[in-house]
Amino acid sequence: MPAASLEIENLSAGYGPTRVLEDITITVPAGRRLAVLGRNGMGKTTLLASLAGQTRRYGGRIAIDGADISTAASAGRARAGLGYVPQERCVFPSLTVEENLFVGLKARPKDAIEEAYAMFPRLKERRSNLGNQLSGGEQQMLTTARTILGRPSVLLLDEPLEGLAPVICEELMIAFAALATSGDMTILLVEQRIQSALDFAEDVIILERGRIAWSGTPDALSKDQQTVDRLLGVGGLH
Ligand SMILES: Nc1ncnc2c1ncn2[C@@H]1O[C@H](COP(=O)(O)OP(=O)(O)OP(=O)(O)O)[C@@H](O)[C@H]1O
Repeated sequence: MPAASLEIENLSAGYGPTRVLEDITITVPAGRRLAVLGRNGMGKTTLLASLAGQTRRYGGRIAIDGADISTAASAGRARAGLGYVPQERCVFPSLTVEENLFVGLKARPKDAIEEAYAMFPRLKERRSNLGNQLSGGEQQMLTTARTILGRPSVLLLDEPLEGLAPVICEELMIAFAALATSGDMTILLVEQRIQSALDFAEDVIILERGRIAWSGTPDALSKDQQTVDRLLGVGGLH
């Protein structure tokens, strides 16, 4: 599937009776890279989970390339082209790396896993290792690669760099940049490592208490120390 646009209109969502997101409106054009920033607990994960159909929606509309997926269940959204890599790395511990990748292939031929190995050569070296023998970085690569093998047109990445060593972060960001420049995917990246997110993205939104408090380009945000301090907290760009 080629990259698709993602339209979110007046989305309000949360968990049971708890409203977390209010009135979120964003259009991400096909092939574009959006960073979703904000301090802890501001609703970043809830936004991605809501797009993936894993929260309660109170109102609003979500569409991929104009097709309304607002009422579709998670599986239907995946079929419509949404790929979700959640914050909790999801690796089957008693399957090998290769067997984990086969799960992501669905109906595709087995040799398609070479795409995953091209993206993350480290996984090829570890192809016979069990999931529970992998480092945090390798688990992140495997979770991401499994989602990519489903050929999503819109990819949602939730804090992929969390807890990883700088050298592994760099390896992952290079792989994400290659995906983005392939033109095959629209990418939404939630990240606490603000500088990595700004280096990657073309557009940025900052969430505060479930609402969009700022939107603009990485360059504009880099020059706006007041907004960085106010919405992203002490420490700012790092
Ligand atoms: N399953 C849940 N049930 C009820 N409330 C929840 C649930 N998950 C998250 N929340 C609440 O929703 C709000 C937003 O949380 P969310 O995880 O989306 O924030 P976040 O910006 O991703 O934070 P972090 O950077 O810490 O991951 C928080 O107040 C949180 O307590």
